[in-house]
Amino acid sequence: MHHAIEAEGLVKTYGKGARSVRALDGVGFSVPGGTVFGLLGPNGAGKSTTTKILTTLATPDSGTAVVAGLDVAAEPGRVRHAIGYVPQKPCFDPTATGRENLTLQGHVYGMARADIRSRGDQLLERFGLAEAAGRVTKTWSGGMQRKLDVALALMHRPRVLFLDEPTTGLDPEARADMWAEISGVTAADGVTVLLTTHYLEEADQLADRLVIIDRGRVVAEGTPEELKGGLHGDAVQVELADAGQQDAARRAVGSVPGVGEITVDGARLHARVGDGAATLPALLAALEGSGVPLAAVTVARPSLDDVYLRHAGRSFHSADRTEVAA
Ligand SMILES: Nc1ncnc2c1ncn2[C@@H]1O[C@H](COP(=O)(O)OP(=O)(O)OP(=O)(O)O)[C@@H](O)[C@H]1O
Repeated sequence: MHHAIEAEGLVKTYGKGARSVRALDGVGFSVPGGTVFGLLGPNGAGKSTTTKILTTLATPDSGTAVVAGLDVAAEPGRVRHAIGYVPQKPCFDPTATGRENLTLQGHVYGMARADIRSRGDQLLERFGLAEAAGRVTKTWSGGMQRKLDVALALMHRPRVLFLDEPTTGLDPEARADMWAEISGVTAADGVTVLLTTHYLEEADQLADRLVIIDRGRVVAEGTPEELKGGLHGDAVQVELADAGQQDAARRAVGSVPGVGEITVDGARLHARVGDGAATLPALLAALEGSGVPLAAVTVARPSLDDVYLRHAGRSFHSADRTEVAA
């Protein structure tokens, strides 16, 4: 199959000596053309660094990357023409109208005047921004502004579109709207989309395939269904009333037949069971028998959070908190 992106062995270290940070430690993956590919990981995992290398904004210490058939190190100029990039921070001019922003973008890419007009109209229409096109963009809603960022990145008809956390900061309604637009991009133009996100649900909804990145390494790769399907049975999560009881809780849960893959993360204990509903009474009895007070117990079908937990050894949300606290 033709691959729109091929990354291999990417290593990137920021800084020198004792204070250096190894942001990427051998990241590699292939993205089939015309698909949405997710880079999923908690804050600080290395998603933005990977995106910066693939969009020629950073150079790796080692490793190779080919985007739209072009080597990013050898042909950065041609790569930049073949891609569109929506960074985390907005990139439109807030003092200009939507139409003016698109026109300027067209000029930056050397497009012909008539093409700028028709492509601008097409994108404004597609993203539901036509009515607001004549208004200064600082008066637009957050969701509209984000859509404009995507429209700007698509203006010159790139073959690969990079979206760095496209829905961070949007309310649920605007996020759902943006998800629909992103799905539409691959369908309408055959554009390949590489999306970074730290929302598990977003990767699950949008990505045809994804890699989970943790601490600069790819820890899992596949379709969301494959990744979840690799986990058998149900996920049980026990919230302890007292985090000091984790050893007793682990022993009690471990004594119940059919319970495996027990991990404890602060006051949360995670385990896998073949049949959650059937095992729950024995599990609760074992915990009660050991005198471990509980705050809550939940049983759920496997999620990408469980996939992450299996491969990274900690829950996705606790990894996010660790990075924020660091
Ligand atoms: N310019 C820089 N100088 C020093 N360290 C950096 C720099 N950029 C990133 N890092 C570090 O490299 C690691 C990976 O960062 P990166 O921004 O790629 O992660 P991320 O997964 O995109 O996170 P986020 O979701 O917060 O954007 C982090 O530990 C970060 O602090």
